[in-house]
Amino acid sequence: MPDAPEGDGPTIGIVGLGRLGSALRSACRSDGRRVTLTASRRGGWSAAAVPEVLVDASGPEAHADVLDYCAGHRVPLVACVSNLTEPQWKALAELAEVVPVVRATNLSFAHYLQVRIAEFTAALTTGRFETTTTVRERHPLGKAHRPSGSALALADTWAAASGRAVADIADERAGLPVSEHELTHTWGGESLHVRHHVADWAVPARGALAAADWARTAAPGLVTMRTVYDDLTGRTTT
Ligand SMILES: NC(=O)C1=CN([C@@H]2O[C@H](COP(=O)(O)OP(=O)(O)OC[C@H]3O[C@@H](n4cnc5c(N)ncnc54)[C@H](O)[C@@H]3O)[C@@H](O)[C@H]2O)C=CC1
Ligand SMILES: O=C(O)C1=N[C@H](C(=O)O)C[C@H](O)C1
Repeated sequence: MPDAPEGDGPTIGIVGLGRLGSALRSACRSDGRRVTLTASRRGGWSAAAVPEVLVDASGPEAHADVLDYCAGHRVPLVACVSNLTEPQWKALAELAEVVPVVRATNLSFAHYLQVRIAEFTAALTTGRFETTTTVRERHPLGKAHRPSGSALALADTWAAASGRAVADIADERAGLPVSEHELTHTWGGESLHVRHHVADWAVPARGALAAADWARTAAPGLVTMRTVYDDLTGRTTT
């Protein structure tokens, strides 16, 4: 059932009460934020009131219901599910014509920094300094898909910034929550590792709340977490 304590910030709806959705609900509780809607596979949809922002932390199966709800109630969406199909990504872009949509490939601030560092590295490693670059991701056993959405996004970032594809994407399933993503740049006798490790589900949960705050006052349109963190850090670089 939804919780409804008093608090600041937009009221939140959470679709999917697994690892991310539960961590988000805990973060809302500790911040005194009102969760006015929850949806789970077993419990269905349950709403005390229409939330000001909906966070989708479920799976591709819920996508059509999520889009219908946001379009029908004009509710902004923070879309966290990372393994949608191409038609589903397209439908998300269509929803963004009527409400704000944050496509959150990775919610954490250090992922934003890792992407920016990759772009900086690509700009400097040209000519005789050209690198061989690889991506490695690690998640615990039980993650629904591989490679992770973040690993694919890092590979895309590198290709766009350097003009060269990454040489490999390694996906490992082992160890503790939550995630590791590493870019390795290799020259003749040296290599540079840029590794991002998230050790607590509270990290993406806090990122989802930052995205929800951003989306509440935004105009319709599709943005990524880059726009959210650019705004929060006072940058306008995209
Ligand atoms: N953007 C980011 O930074 C992050 C994104 N994720 C992504 O979020 C998604 C969820 O991740 P986890 O919480 O680890 O997965 P999980 O498997 O622990 O939780 C997903 C939940 O969604 C529920 N669900 C599935 N279909 C549903 C439906 N039709 N209606 C309502 N609930 C439904 C499942 O029962 C499950 O409880 C994944 O795609 C993951 O990659 C996860 C962590 C961070
Ligand atoms: O399932 C996860 O855990 C995560 N999923 C996202 C992804 O696929 O990139 C973000 C982060 O890696 C955690």
